[in-house]
Amino acid sequence: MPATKNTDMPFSSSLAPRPSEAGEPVLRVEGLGVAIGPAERPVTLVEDVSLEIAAGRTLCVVGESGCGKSLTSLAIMGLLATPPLRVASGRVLFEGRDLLTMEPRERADLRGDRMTMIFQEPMTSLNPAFTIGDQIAEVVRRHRDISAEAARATALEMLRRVRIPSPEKRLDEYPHQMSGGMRQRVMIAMALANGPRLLIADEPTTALDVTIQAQILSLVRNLQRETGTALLLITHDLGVVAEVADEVAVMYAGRIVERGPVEAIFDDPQHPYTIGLMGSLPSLAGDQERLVTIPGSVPPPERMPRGCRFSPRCPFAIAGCHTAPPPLAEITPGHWAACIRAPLEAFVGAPAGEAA
Ligand SMILES: Nc1ncnc2c1ncn2[C@@H]1O[C@H](COP(=O)(O)OP(=O)(O)OP(=O)(O)O)[C@@H](O)[C@H]1O
Repeated sequence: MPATKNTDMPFSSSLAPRPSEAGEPVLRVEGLGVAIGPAERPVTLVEDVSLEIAAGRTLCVVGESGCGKSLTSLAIMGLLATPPLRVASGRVLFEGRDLLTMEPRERADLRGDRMTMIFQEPMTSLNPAFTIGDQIAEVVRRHRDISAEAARATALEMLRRVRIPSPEKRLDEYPHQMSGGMRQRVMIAMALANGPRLLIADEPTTALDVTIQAQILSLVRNLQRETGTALLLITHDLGVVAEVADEVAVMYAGRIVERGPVEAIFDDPQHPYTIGLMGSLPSLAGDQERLVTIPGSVPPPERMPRGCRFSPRCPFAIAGCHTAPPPLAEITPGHWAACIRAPLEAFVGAPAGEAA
């Protein structure tokens, strides 16, 4: 239980949009690193990740399986399975305060209240032994000093907000009595019940069929816009990204390789990996060649190349790409790419090594 409970009424009053505090992004991550193994011989799984999300905005983190999306989000939430995983470097500023140096108890109080997370499989977060109504009410009462009756009223209001049919009846049902899509709606209801400033959603719709996916995403998006919550959405689905993102961060082998507004990432990708992900890698001869997959595979964390991690798979790699990791450089305002050959227009059509 928190030392001091919030006395705000939940949902109905706390969901009103709040102004962003002094223009600070809700979340700012600086140089985050996650490692495993002994301190003298660590294996780095996530390296130098920096990102930020403002109130009411959606940042999609995208990349192939194993690129570090989940570890990044778990590190932000303070939910890394420790040991053996640990945050090795960086700062995670939530509303301007560093979560990594905060008292663990204070950070735990923020979770489920000011910052919340939803996962792909709701049954990992829902307790099969309690009714839906009791579980939502419990989340509210853990953080707010209100009566059981008021918490139940909030639970009912939340079920309505996430468009669960017959919400009065559903309040007294157990998770196993619901479909996967309905359970995911319940998870969203729990995650938003206290009016969080930050919601992290890790592949929240991957396990659902396509029609339900679209409904859930539009529900999250609408609620998030309405409440001014910052949303960090992890996905490998570029269709989802195009639909909901304001900004996009592309991860490859534990690092962010490109970051920027969604239009820039789709219309003018600047990292060869992003271009490959988009399925339209310009061939060295200059013609547009549709690629279904990027040749080669992601290097294992213990055998990362010394230079750019994508260089062994990159058709544009030159000698300099193999010597040191390229820093993220701003190509156009707000659009960053970690490629020494960017901007790519300069050499598309030219053989590797002949670009300006
Ligand atoms: N508990 C762990 N112990 C050791 N290595 C781990 C652990 N969790 C993740 N990793 C490794 O860290 C790297 C990043 O994993 P992560 O789960 O963050 O990737 P991801 O991009 O979220 O993948 P997916 O889309 O499949 O969930 C991978 O190489 C993975 O094998």
